[in-house]
Order: sequence, then structure tokens, then C-alpha cells
Amino acid sequence: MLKVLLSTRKCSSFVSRMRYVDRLKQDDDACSAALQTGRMFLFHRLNPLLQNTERGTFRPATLTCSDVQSVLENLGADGSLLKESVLIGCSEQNQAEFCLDVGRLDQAAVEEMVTGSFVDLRKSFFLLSGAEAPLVAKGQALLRWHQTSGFSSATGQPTRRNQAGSQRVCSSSGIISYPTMCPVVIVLVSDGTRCVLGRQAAFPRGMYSALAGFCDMGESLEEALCREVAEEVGLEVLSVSYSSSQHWPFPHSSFMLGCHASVSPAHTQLIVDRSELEDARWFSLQEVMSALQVKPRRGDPPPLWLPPKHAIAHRLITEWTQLMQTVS
Ligand SMILES: NC(=O)C1=CN([C@@H]2O[C@H](COP(=O)(O)OP(=O)(O)OC[C@H]3O[C@@H](n4cnc5c(N)ncnc54)[C@H](O)[C@@H]3O)[C@@H](O)[C@H]2O)C=CC1
Ligand SMILES: [Mg+2]
Repeated sequence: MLKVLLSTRKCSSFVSRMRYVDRLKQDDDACSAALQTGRMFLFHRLNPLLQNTERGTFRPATLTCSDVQSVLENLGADGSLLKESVLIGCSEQNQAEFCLDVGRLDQAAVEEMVTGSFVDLRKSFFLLSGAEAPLVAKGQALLRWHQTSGFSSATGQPTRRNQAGSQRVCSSSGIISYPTMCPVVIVLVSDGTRCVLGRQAAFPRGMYSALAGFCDMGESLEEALCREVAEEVGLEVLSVSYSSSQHWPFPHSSFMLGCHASVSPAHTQLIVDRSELEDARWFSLQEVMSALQVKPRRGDPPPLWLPPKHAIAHRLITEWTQLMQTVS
């Protein structure tokens, strides 16, 4: 049975924070009160607001409710915009965290008032640290869901959100809808000494990653994995082990389920589906280890470079190299 060690965090504080967030999702008044003392992450047309740190790195700008209120007042915006904030969690200091899209305001004017810049999500995802990037991705995903869910797909009537933004209710039928993610399997296939990496034509030059694909309706994780590997590279998987998962905001919200898979060393011929992948190849441990050392730089790309640390593919590749080194 799979056992994942999560952390040695203090259980009591974790439990109370999770229950607090859950209460804010159920209780609009409690959520409105929490908004007054909460931390706020701003977005402009779904691009998060980032600030430079003294160390030359970036972090998401965190504002208080009154900071945002004074921005809205100064720019002549309606104060009720604040009610469009969406709850995204609770900090370790027990402060509720919200995000708000101020896309109706002039971008440059907001940037000047809060000393920061609204940066494209894909770019900001790789400028931020491991803990902050998922928070910004979650905020953008929830804001996007609200922006595209104003009408019920069943009745065509307007929907109303709760204060936390964790659900929307159809005004005519009462049907409740919740934010959705598409399950995706991402898999590193190995024959015991090498692994398969593929590249889509849209990837940056020289970049290869683990194979990935959307789960079809009704499939288990294992069935989706075996089908995707068969479709994309023509291999038959013999065994599967689960590694970890990740919310991935691109192009919309995917729930990435990361796995390792093995194939028989006697059946390793790749038949690549060129409509899906520009290329897929077997790579040796040595090639992958060298690629993990490569730092991103301008100019000609190296022969192989791998997805950045935030991506679950990076984790799968690192785990595989560690496993290969222990067995060799
Ligand atoms: N974290 C990482 O390193 C990587 C992440 N990914 C992510 O994995 C996801 C899936 O990868 P792909 O190879 O593109 O999937 P894929 O291999 O299933 O091919 C995409 C095609 O699947 C169909 N499809 C079925 N269900 C879909 C849905 N719910 N949404 C969109 N298209 C659907 C469409 O025809 C689409 O063209 C993407 O979100 C991609 O960003 C992909 C590779 C590496
Ligand atoms: Mg694919």
C-alpha cells in the first residue's frame, strides 16, 4: 500500500485552519467579516500582481482589505468590487487569504499605487518560490472559473456565487455548481535502464517532458495511463506506481496525477503519434542526469532540457534518477 509522508506539521493548528476555511465557505457573514482582516492577492485580467524583493526575487504582493479599499476609492471604483473577492485559504498566522481581479481598473494606475506589476501567469509561475506559485495558480483558476460561470449550462439563467466563491447557484433551478478540474495522467515510462521523454511542437526548443494526457470519462487512473502511453508512443505498460499529484493551471485547471510505469526491455520500439508529439525518445540515465544540471539561459538551447522544478514532470524525472542510482 502507498504511504506518503506529508510533514511533521503541528496537527492542532492545521486542523483548526482547515475547519476555519470550511466554515467560511458555509457562512457568508463569517466570510465577509474575515475579508475585512484578511490578506488579499490582486490580479488584473487574470495576471497576478508581483513585487520585487530586496534579494532581487519576486513574491506575490499581499495587501490588506483597507489597502485595496483605498486603491478602489482613489481610482473612483465602486467599493462593492471588494465583494467579488474569492477565498483561497488561510495563512499559518490564521489570516484568511483572498484574491480579487481588478481588470475593470486601469492596470498602470493600480501598479503605480501598489508598487508592483501584473505579470502573465505562466511567467510568474516560474518567478515565484515553490510555496507561492501554487497559491497564485489556485487564485487564478478560481477567478477564471467565476468569470466563465456567470450562467448555468443547464438552464441558461444567471448564477449567484456565495461570499467565499466556493460555489455558484442557478437563480432559477437552484442547481449548485462547483469549480472543476480536468484529471490528467502524467507518466515517466522506464524499461529498467532508460526512460521515455517526449516533446510537443509548442514546447520551448530542446525541452522534453514526461508523457501526459487527459483521462477519458469512466476511466481509472491506470486505464488512462496505459491508453495514453499506447496512443502516444505505442508501448504496452506492464506495471504502474503512483508518485504524487499537482494542480496545473495551464491551459486551464488540470489535476495532474504523476506516476511511474515500466515496460518490458524486450518490447521497447517507439511508434510515435506525430499528430500529438513532435518527438519522443529513450534517454539514458547519464543523459537525464546531465540535463538536470542545466541552468536556463539565453541563446542556443542544450541538446536536452527538462521542465522546471515546479512542474510535476521534474519531480518524476528526479525520482527516477534516484531510483536508478540506488539499483545500479
Ligand atoms: N507538468 C508538465 O510537465 C506537463 C504538463 N502537461 C499538461 O498536461 C495536460 C494534458 O496534456 P496533453 O498532452 O495536451 O493531453 P492529451 O495527450 O490528452 O492531448 C490533448 C488532446 O486531448 C483532447 N482532450 C480530451 N479531453 C480534454 C480536456 N479535458 N481538455 C483539453 N483537451 C482534451 C483534445 O483533443 C486535445 O487536443 C495539459 O494541461 C498540459 O499542460 C503536459 C506535459 C508536461
Ligand atoms: Mg499528451
